[in-house]
Amino acid sequence: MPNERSKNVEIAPLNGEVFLTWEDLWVTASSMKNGDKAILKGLTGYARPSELMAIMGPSGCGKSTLLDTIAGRLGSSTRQSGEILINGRKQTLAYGTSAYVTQEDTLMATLTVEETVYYSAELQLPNSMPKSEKKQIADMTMKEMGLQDAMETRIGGWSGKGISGGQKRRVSICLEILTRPKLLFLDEPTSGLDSAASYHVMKTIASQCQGRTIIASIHQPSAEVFSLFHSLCLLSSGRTVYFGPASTAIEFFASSGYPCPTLQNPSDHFLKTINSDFDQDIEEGPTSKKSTEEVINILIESYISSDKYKDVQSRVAQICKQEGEVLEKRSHASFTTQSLVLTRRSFVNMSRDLGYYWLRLAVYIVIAVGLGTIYYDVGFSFASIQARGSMLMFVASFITFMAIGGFPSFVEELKVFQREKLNGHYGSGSFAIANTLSAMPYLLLVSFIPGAIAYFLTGLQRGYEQFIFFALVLFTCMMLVESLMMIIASIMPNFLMGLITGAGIQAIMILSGGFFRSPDDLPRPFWKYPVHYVAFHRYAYEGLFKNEFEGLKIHVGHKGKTHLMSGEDILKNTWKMDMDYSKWVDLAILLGMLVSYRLLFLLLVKAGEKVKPAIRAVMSTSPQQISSAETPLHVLAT
Ligand SMILES: Nc1ncnc2c1ncn2[C@@H]1O[C@H](COP(=O)(O)OP(=O)(O)OP(=O)(O)O)[C@@H](O)[C@H]1O
Repeated sequence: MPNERSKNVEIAPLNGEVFLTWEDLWVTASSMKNGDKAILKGLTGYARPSELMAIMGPSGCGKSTLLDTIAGRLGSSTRQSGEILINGRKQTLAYGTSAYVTQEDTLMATLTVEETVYYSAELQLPNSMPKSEKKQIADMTMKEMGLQDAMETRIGGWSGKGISGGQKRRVSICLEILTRPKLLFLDEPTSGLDSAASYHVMKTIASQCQGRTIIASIHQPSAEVFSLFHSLCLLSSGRTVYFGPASTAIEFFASSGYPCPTLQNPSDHFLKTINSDFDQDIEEGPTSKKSTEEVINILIESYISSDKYKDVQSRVAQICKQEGEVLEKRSHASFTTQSLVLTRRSFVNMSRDLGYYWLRLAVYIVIAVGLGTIYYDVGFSFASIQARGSMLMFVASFITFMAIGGFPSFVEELKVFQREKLNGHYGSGSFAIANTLSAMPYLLLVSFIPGAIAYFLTGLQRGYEQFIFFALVLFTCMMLVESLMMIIASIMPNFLMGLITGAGIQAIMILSGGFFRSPDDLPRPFWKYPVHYVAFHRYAYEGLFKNEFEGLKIHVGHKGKTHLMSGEDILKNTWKMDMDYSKWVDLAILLGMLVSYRLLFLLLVKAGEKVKPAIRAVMSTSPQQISSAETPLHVLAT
């Protein structure tokens, strides 16, 4: 039984066990319009190994905020104060030291349930474990979560229907319990599940409690689910109504004057009594009635003056005195294994997501046929100089510009990466490598097939070297656009804002690339220095133009006579190209830019990991500063 076990829990952590304490925790959100608003108001509590703690309360009472705060994931739009200690020490929790199942299911829509869990097992479980054992663990966990019948169904999402919402919830939980983490946070693990499924899921979670600290926020548990909880933290408008063993909560309500009616589910009674959203008077006998707000205040006062509150405080003080173990990151697969598994997973995802590359390939083929027919067999006349220039400019600007079309699919993949990275499944390095490697075959297809159609129909220089150079520039430019969009996505993951920003940046680079205004005529501050040199379009135009015009002879007719004009003269005099270096230097610069763009993405993601906790530390204010925003708890109690 939960209670008997919780009585025996030791104060000192053993073998990586985790004690979590929070004391006088305040969280405030500030907005220009409404000023400061306290979300959590002076909460104190603790979570111990071998216990399943439930955070309950009406919608909007601060359950998710409390979970995020103690898990070290609070957003930078809020300020926090108070002390959160792990094993009596100040330690950072995020990035790999615990697992967190978020309220939102962020999964790869194109994969089946089985693939999702297998890939995750390969990513998370250590290399020393045989593959068969990893598969066995994955199969067992799926079975525990009741997913055996949905194993071959795709997750589904915005691109098509797949498993149900409740099944998605179970897959999300499944992925986080694969490694049996010592500290597990679950935000609404049972939302979207029917009562039987809720019970089975919570029972599986509770059965893994031994030696583990599990904290779950939960909306409306059934009586059976409620009986699985060892301890309960009941909140109302960010204040503690009750904290202590789940089994004595009924007693507490009864002693405070609000006994649970016979045959009523205790959690229903608690939530009904403290939900002030639909304020109604609560019957207190044949004559008297009290508003919900008054009842909540009575319960809070009753809790603060109870032995339970003193017990919580003394237990927190006791745990804090122990300078226990420092949390270690979980051991997982090696960097190489993770990069390979992620490459495979990303490749499969790209092959199944029509919007990622296939649609682009089809559209590019149509455009290539269009280009090829408009500039069909361009010839060697004087007019062909302009035609060749325009055709190459279109390829280097607009065909590459369209590479932003895969951005929504990339943002979906990035969301999965952010969840997995935050839970410590793998690092940003393996993701950057995997994304680069898995995209390459598709981008080679997308640049070589439509490239060949446009190139040969137009009748550009007939040499394999020239065609391969042309396709390689196209390929590198598309990878550059994808890298640019990755950088943008790491700063603003909202895909509409990202698309607009990406399009704007590219428009500026195209403008200053040297075609629409020759390099010599570009205004010096800004457009020539630095934009012209930073824009990758400059090197793409230069490379493609040199590739096409070097060695070319144009037939110029003048007064009935024809003479030949060399491509080199056209490059120098008409296109104002810098002829001091070869086209291969341009390609090398483009490749260098590609590497630096990818490194910049990595740097930004890594910086985010360091900056976010730092911002949180700066945003943490002293309790005195925040408490002025709301009446403190002890004032309410007196
Ligand atoms: N960053 C924020 N800025 C402003 N208000 C916020 C912020 N985060 C949370 N809140 C507010 O704080 C309150 C608590 O939010 P929280 O998501 O923690 O509630 P909850 O109990 O988990 O709700 P639910 O059960 O409906 O998910 C809500 O009123 C919410 O609007």
